[in-house]
Amino acid sequence: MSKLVLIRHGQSQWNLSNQFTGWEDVDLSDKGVEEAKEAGKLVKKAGLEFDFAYTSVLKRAIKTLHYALEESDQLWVPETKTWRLNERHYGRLQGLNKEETAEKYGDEQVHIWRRSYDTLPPLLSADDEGSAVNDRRYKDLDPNLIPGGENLKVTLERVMPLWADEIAPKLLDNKNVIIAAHGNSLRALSKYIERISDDDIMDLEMKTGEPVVYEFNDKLEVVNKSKLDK
Ligand SMILES: O=C(O)[C@H](O)COP(=O)(O)O
Repeated sequence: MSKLVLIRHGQSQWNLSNQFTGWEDVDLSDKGVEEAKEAGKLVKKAGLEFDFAYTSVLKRAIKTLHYALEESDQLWVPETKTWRLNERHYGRLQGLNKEETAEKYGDEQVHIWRRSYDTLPPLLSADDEGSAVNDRRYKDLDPNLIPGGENLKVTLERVMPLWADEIAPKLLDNKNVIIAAHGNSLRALSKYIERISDDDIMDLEMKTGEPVVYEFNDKLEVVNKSKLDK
């Protein structure tokens, strides 16, 4: 039986200041560092041992993975960093304060932008200064794959090749995998793994720094899901 552990990064500085973050490379807050270390302690206490680790190309997730692996004495585990696990791109909302945006556009609209499955945020174009097209870390990526804003549906579509090509085969080979990523890239993956409907996914939230553990049988069906907490 293989195990998959998902950890949303610890609190970031923009989680703290309540700003839309998306593909902005914002660091962990002090509380976020503590949450990531705590996640590692919980992993250790649960006796979880990994064969492979995956994270995004954003430092809040990378650091969370490293703190969690360090605290559980598994910093040696081979790791892959991929844009496919990035937070969903929040388009023109990135950098805006969530409360001020709700005052301007209404709570309902902001809730739809944040949680609906298929509504896109206002998009950034490739020639906007903040476009990820100008970011060196995506230079080898087909520019057509670089989003100007994503909903959960599009996020799931770009997470899926990673699942199908890399993660699922490892789990089927009885390997244990840890993924440290983001609220929405992990909600997308959970939607697929748990076959959650487009409506019900609106209610799934991922807490920062809380490890979620899936156990799979040899047909890659979920036989158990649990959350590690203190
Ligand atoms: O990108 C962000 O702003 C957060 O990481 C996730 O935000 P959300 O809870 O508004 O989707």
